Amino acid sequence: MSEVPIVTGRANVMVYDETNRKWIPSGATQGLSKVQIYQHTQNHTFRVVGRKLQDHEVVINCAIMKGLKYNQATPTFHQWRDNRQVYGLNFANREDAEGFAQAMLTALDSL
Ligand SMILES: CCOC(=O)[C@@H]1C[C@@H](CC)[C@@H]2C=C[C@H]3CCN(C(=O)[C@@H]4CC[C@H]5C=C[C@]6(CCCN6C(=O)[C@H](Cc6ccccc6Cl)NC(C)=O)C(=O)N54)[C@@H]3C(=O)N12
Repeated sequence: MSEVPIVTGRANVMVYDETNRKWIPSGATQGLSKVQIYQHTQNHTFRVVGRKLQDHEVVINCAIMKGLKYNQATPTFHQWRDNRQVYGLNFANREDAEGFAQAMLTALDSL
């Protein structure tokens, strides 16, 4: 099994619309997604994958790059940027947010 999930949570996955300066849902519709961090066991890389609970649409699939700054803006809204866009996870609850952040920081520490 080359990729294993190291954390699972529930969040509204958002991306920041720089033009209109507002957060918009990533994917076709607003709604909760299952968000996971996958660890690739062979090449020791990590990525965030999110799938809508309702129709399994993939709404986020982004590599976790060394040096990524993971900003816990509020206890349930965390965000980070890559060279293309800014991602926001609006977690369903604090426990999911805390669990995800811990796994993210552990992954970042290991890169
Ligand atoms: C009715 C009110 O609606 C809300 O509550 C909306 C809808 C809520 C659900 C989706 C969501 C929830 C919570 C709050 C929390 C605050 N917040 C914002 O957006 C703040 C406010 C100002 C605004 C300005 C910029 C913006 C957007 C783009 C990125 N960024 C930065 O500051 C980045 C951050 C960063 C820091 C370090 C590392 C990485 C990164 Cl990414 N800095 C830089 C240096 O890159 C940002 O985060 N901003 C959210 C918000 O308003 N909302």
